[in-house]
Amino acid sequence: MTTKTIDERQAAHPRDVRGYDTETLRQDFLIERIFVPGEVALTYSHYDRMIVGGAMPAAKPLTLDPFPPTGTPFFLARRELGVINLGGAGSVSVDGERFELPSLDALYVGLGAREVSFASTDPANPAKFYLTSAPAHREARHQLIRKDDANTIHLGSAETSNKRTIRQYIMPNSTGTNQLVMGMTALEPGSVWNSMPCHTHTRRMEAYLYFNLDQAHRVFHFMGEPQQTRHLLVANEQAVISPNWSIHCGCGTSNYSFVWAMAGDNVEFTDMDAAPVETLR
Ligand SMILES: O=C(O)C(=O)C[C@H](O)C(=O)CO
Ligand SMILES: [Zn+2]
Repeated sequence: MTTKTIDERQAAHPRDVRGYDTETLRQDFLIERIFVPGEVALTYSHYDRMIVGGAMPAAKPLTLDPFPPTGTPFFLARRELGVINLGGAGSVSVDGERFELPSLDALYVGLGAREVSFASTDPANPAKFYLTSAPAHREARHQLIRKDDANTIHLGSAETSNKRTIRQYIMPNSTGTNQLVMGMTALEPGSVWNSMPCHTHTRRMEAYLYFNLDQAHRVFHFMGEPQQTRHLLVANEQAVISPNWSIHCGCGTSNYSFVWAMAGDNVEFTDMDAAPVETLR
């Protein structure tokens, strides 16, 4: 068994969150350890039952074991999985089919896959597989999505410090996804604001995993209701659970990248409720 439950996170009412202090906010919404050498480390969130975690294999492959919070005989019995490799080259095997995953390529694994394992090509430069999983009801074929094949969108400008490139990997028009929508955003040097102007989307929760951030730097991740904003100080390779009712955007002390993933009632990336800057408090 290589899967280790790190945590289970209950959902909170936004009215209660208004009164949270820094530590309580961090306990509920920040995941500090995603990549644990030699482990599959998972956090189960009750927001849309999204599972967020990492697999960081060393010399031996790691398996995605049955996960007690799901109460199912195997992990993907009633779920789908998104994988993006943020480390050195690696491979993912799904029921005997092997998918090579160089850095920044992605894999969608459909409902029903029984045996999933993760391997690093070179244990000295281990793969870091970032994992997100949502409940699913319909089978879909497993699919590799190369970084260069992801739908790419250029947004923002240097003048507003938010020049960035969005890559949409797991999307309803490119995979058989049920709920999961997943991609990556990279900020240009000198740009520090992500997802600004910001938004909510009460139809879907979202999770962020920040990476490519130097150890001496941090991202101020903004959350909360649009008129009750709060923030989390986030370090490299830490993740944030963003509730359906919360804004989600960030400002770094340098540029950085992040993986976003969503699950909920729809899979429309553009279905957002804008929260204009001048209305935020
Ligand atoms: O930089 C951005 O803008 C984003 O990456 C937006 C997020 O993906 C998002 O919040 C999608 O709902
Ligand atoms: Zn969003």
